Amino acid sequence: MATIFASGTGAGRAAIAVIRISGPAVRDLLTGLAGALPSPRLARLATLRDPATGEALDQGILLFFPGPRSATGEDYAELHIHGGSAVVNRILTTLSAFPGLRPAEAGEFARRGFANGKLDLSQAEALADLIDAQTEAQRRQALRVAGGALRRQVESWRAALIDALAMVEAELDFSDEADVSAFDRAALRAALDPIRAEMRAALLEAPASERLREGFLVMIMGPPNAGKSTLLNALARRDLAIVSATPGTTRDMIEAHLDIAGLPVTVVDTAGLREAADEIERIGVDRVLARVETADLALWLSTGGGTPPEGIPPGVEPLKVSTKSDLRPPPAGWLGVCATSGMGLGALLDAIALRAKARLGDGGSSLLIRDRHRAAIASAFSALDHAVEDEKDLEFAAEDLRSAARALGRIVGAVDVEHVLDAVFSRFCIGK
Ligand SMILES: Nc1nc2c(ncn2[C@@H]2O[C@H](COP(=O)(O)OP(=O)(O)OP(=O)(O)O)[C@@H](O)[C@H]2O)c(=O)[nH]1
Ligand SMILES: [K+]
Ligand SMILES: [Mg+2]
Repeated sequence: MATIFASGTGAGRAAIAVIRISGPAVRDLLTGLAGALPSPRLARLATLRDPATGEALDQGILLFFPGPRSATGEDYAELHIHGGSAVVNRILTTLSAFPGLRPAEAGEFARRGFANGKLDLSQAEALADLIDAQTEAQRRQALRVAGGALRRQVESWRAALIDALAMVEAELDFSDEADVSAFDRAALRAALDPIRAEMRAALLEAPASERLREGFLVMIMGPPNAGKSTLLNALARRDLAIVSATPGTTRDMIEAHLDIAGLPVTVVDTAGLREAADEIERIGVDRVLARVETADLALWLSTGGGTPPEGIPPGVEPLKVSTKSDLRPPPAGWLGVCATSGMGLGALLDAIALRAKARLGDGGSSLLIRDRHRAAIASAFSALDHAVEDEKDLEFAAEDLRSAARALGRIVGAVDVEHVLDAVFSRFCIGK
């Protein structure tokens, strides 16, 4: 087994960088770099030297975690060194030259931790989310699952299923053919009902948790010159989109990723909806109409109201926004904004936050954060539905229970997962 190393901190100028090292050569390496092996789990200040030449490379803090009590389950070390690129590069070069060491691949530390039982697959996925988290709610959700919320839930469901399976198998073993109907199906149903209720609740919440990872999608729509691009720029507080008095200015969709009340919100400026004047504009309009199908909310912009929200699909909530309220007051039922002065923007942000909160939740009770999780629970749930059917042959009920348990095993990475593992861990950055 190779000993792997990588910088765990981002590239570029920084006060410190943390180099992570894991594998059987860690002890020899630390001794070579610092002259002696540091005491386990105690920070030690040391001059790091090139083991080949004795040349001083940097002064830093060493941490040594003997396996299996480490992040990877192997002997593991961290070098906290100065973060300048020359320092980091020289240390990495020195590590490369050390016998038994090679640079880590993306996600390789986490993968070794998984292989050694330090975390399950759902926790690894949530760790990747935690690193990607941009908002409070995303952080909360990722931390919850990384902390093992889904792992514990799945383990408790599996344990209950295995108990139920034992009950069915005992019946199969000890009853003769004629007596099978005496088996108490009510007992099996009673054992499975609470699990099915919990799974149903988790499945209902899953779309919100998945959406929280992706963000709440808001489309800014309306006729040309309604002030859509001006509003996007005001919300993003940056000059993202071109604004001009010419109708049909915007053709491509322009996105801003915002944090609104701790929730991830993607706001998209779009081409004004009208009978397109040319082919490019028509393509722009077609794209808007396609994308809005997946949106959560459409801001329908119009100056002074009037135009009915056409082109907004039934599943997408429209919010009527009357623009340029410095020129014309909003009609009843419209939210008035003036993007050039900022008037009404607070109320608009509140209205978006309210809807985003309702759609995404706050991450505090999330369990199924990937479609992979939802698919596995859905398949376990339907297997349990079959298992409790009346007149079900007991042999088949037992097979349903086993298939439900296997589906649960896929979530934590206990069964047939090689390709899932590759997909999950390769999405990590190097050094995780
Ligand atoms: N007075 C006033 N003018 C505004 C306001 N918002 C936008 N405008 C002006 O309205 C014109 C059109 O603004 P845009 O933001 O380009 O409108 P749009 O809806 O993106 O237009 P298209 O991309 O062409 O569909 C520009 O001249 C803006 O300066 C506002 O709140 N008050
Ligand atoms: K315009
Ligand atoms: Mg525009």
